[in-house]
Amino acid sequence: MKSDTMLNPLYAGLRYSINEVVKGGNILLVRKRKERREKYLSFDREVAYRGSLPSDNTNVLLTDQDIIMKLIIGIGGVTNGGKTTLTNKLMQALPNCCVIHQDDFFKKPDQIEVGEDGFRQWDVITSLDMEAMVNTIKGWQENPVKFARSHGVSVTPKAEEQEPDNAIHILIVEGFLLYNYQHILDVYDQRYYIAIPKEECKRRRSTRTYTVPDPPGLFEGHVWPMYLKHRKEMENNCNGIEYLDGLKSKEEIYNQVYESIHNNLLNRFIGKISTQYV
Ligand SMILES: Nc1ncnc2c1ncn2[C@@H]1O[C@H](COP(=O)(O)OP(=O)(O)OP(=O)(O)O)[C@@H](O)[C@H]1O
Ligand SMILES: NC(=O)c1ccc[n+]([C@@H]2O[C@H](CO)[C@@H](O)[C@H]2O)c1
Repeated sequence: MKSDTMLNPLYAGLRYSINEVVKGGNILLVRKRKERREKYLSFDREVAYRGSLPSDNTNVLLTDQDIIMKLIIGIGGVTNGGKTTLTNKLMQALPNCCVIHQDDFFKKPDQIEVGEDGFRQWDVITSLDMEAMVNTIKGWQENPVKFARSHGVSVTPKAEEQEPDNAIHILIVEGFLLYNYQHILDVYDQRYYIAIPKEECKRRRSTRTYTVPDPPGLFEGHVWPMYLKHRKEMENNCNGIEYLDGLKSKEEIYNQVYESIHNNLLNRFIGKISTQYV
């Protein structure tokens, strides 16, 4: 096997004609020659196949059972950093991609504590029903296909099971306090964090209306101080975060993350193979 060989897990589910086979243990590396649609750009049409070797060197059908990967991506960051914008773009590009928004787990306004400063304390972890959020993530982990269907995400229909989209299931978890909840730090395969400076954050936030609108002074008195506190905690307790500059254009941020997800998938996949390729 060439060391620079590219493996694309997104291409499982296709029927591959073999023109190069490398055998090792029960691993077969298959290179597909024929061009297919360019949905996932810039990767060689190569996949790895785990299973019994075919008797002839003509066709191998890769199925979900051969290669199934689940990937959980965290898109964290400061309020109005651009998390939802990025998430929506990724959702359109990634196969079988579901999303969980942390904001959907805010407790009801009358359950949000009022602090000594007189503000409702929205920007703390106890304002969220994190247990419910964790259970929702677990629901996806147990059965991503069922989860996708029940959340209105289209999964490749039975008739098209030979399409690549079946091979991989991706969950994006998006929110402002993702990496401050110890119980689920490990759940993320990739952790992104978007940050923007205070003045830009204040400007963007002033254009927004939440279900409960910000009272005067909330940003300076509560939102920003809590952001600084949580960010420090996160930096002390959570490793492996990829920081994103939220001042870059939407397109630039998207391209950076998309590429990074793809690279991660490739590395994980190659890792999986090489551990068995002895
Ligand atoms: N890269 C960017 N450059 C300039 N403006 C952006 C960028 N990304 C997002 N915005 C704008 O900033 C605002 C907030 O974006 P978005 O809703 O995606 O942020 P968010 O992090 O999900 O916010 P929150 O979680 O606080 O609701 C929107 O008006 C959006 O159009
Ligand atoms: N979504 C809501 O119900 C809500 C209500 C009040 C305030 N917020 C703000 O949302 C941000 C996270 O996205 C936090 O900064 C909250 O202040 C949300």
